Order: sequence, then structure tokens, then C-alpha cells
Amino acid sequence: MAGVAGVGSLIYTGYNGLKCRMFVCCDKRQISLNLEGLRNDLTHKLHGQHLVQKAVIGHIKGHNDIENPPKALVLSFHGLTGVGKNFVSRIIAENLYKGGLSSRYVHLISATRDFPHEGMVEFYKEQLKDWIEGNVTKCERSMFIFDEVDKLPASLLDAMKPYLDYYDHLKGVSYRKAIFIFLSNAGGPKIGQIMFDHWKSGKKREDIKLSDLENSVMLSAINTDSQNGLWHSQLISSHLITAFIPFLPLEKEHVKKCIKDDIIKKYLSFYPSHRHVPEKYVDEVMEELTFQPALEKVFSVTGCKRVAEKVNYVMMDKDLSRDEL
Ligand SMILES: Nc1ncnc2c1ncn2[C@@H]1O[C@H](COP(=O)(O)OP(=O)(O)OP(=O)(O)O)[C@@H](O)[C@H]1O
Repeated sequence: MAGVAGVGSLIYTGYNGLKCRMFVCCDKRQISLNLEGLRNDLTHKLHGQHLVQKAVIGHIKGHNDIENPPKALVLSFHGLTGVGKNFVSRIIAENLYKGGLSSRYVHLISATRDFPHEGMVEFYKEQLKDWIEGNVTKCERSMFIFDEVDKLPASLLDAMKPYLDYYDHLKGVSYRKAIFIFLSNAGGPKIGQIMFDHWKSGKKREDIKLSDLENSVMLSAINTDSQNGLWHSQLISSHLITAFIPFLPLEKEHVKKCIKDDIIKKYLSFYPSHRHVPEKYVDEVMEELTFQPALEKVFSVTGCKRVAEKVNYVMMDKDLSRDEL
């Protein structure tokens, strides 16, 4: 009898292996952490976010290395517009899933796009639960990215609570290997204010520690008038968020790096030997961007978000073949 079962299991494994070779499967071929790639991207492509680098690498590696994590990994990214929250989510996806954001195991949800009507929260709750259950049933190592979490009704976020909790499994499905990433601007203004005071006191940006930001950012976000978002949900009071990760406002030197990256990507990638971007181009793009506060002009109002379109605009009439690169 045991022999027959053994043969059956061998045939099943063989069939599964063959199936996964021919089709996309939730296995190591599709989902495997490229730690070196992640470290490299967060060091060289992401600018000005030393706290993010360390926290993201630590948490992703920690969760990935354990065969049976105690709960799903839940990272909450906070910061002003254009400082890299979506960008880092993409970097994580690209270094963990074949196909990055296009992987069938990576799911992007936008509050305003996917849950637009306030009066439909009860319906959305059921929809969201079905959707998470369906996707994790298909693949335990699914990743969910929730953009604009500050615009989601708190009760809708609460519907996700069971999946983020320490349960072994729910109806036979384990959610412990899943990753949830929440993106929001909540706490961003407070981070900006703390960083401005830090700058004014003449301290180095890299000297700011996670502990300098964590509590005040949380308190300021909880004290908003809106009843939406993570801060009013039970996810906080039940301690289900693995980490709050603050994204710092970007300074001129970081924006300049974004401009150079964009010019290289668009105009110089065909000439590997030409990696030098003339400063005059960078300065022209910088003039198109706004910095605050009005007097000191330390931080970019839109981070690096508008860099790509401003580069297009400035570079439109340049003839690079005639310019000295
Ligand atoms: N810190 C950064 N380092 C390098 N590039 C960055 C950084 N921040 C933003 N960028 C560039 O700007 C683009 C827009 O940034 P991103 O969408 O990640 O901002 P965000 O913080 O998610 O903003 P929002 O809150 O408005 O959604 C990115 O695709 C990337 O090209």
C-alpha cells in the first residue's frame, strides 16, 4: 500500500514539476529573493533614504529566510509625495518576483481607483477578503501593495486583520508568508518638519535615527481629523504592523542624482562609455523644480516625482550628438 502511495506521490511531483516548467507556478523559479540585487538597488538607485535601506533589507531578508514565519510581513511606508515609496515597492517586487510588479503574485491596490465610493464599504470589505483569500490560496508568498492607505476607510483596513494576525491558518490557508506593504502620505509633514529642524541645527542627515522619527510621526498621524487610514484601524492597536518606515524629504543633492539617472536612462544608455551628464543640463532641470521652505529652499516639494517630465521638457531641444558628453 505504502509503495502505491509512494509511486502516486512521485507521479504527482513529476507532473507538478513538468507543469511548472511549462506554466507559471508559485515556486522558487518565480519567487526567490535576490538579496544582492535588493541591496544594490537600494544603495545605488534609491537616493537619500538611509533609514529605508536598512529597514527594508532587514525585514525582507528576515521574513524570507524563515521557513515558517510567525505572521505575514506588514510594512507601512510613510512620507511626502515623490520620495520613493512606490519606487521601493517596485524594487522589492523586482528582486523577489520574476516579472516584478507584473508577476501574477504581486498585487497593487489603489484606494481611490479600487474603492472609490464611500457608501460601498460593506461591499468592498467582502470583495477585499475574497480577493486576498483567493490570491493567497493560489500562492502563499503573494505580495499586496496598498497605495494611498490614508484614503481607505479604517473599517475596510480592519477587514484584513485576520490575514495579518498570528493565526496558524484560516480555513486551511496560511497567510504567514504573504507580504503586505502600505503606502501613505500620513506623517509626511511631520517627517518634513523634524528633518528641517535637524538640518537647521547643522546635523548630518545620515545621523537621524529611526527612533528620532517613529513616535512623533505616529502621534501626528493619529491626530489627523480624517477618520480614514491605518491610524484609526485596529491594525495599529493590535500591533499587526511589523514596521513603520519613514521616507525623508529629498534635498537638492538627491534630486540632482534623480535627474542624472533619468538623463542617462533616456539619452545615454546607448553609449556605455558616456556616463557623464553635463552639469548645465542638471542645472536647467533643477530650475524647473520648486524647493521649500520659501526662504531656505532645502527640500524638493515634489521629491523626484516630477523629474522625468522636467527632463523631457529641458532635453527636448538638445542635440546630444553635437554636445560634448
Ligand atoms: N529617493 C529616491 N531615489 C531615487 N528616485 C526616486 C526617489 N524618490 C522618487 N524617485 C523617482 O521618482 C518617481 C516617483 O516616486 P514615487 O512614485 O516612488 O513617489 P511616492 O513616494 O510613492 O509618492 P506619492 O506619495 O505621491 O505616491 C520614482 O519612480 C523614481 O523614479
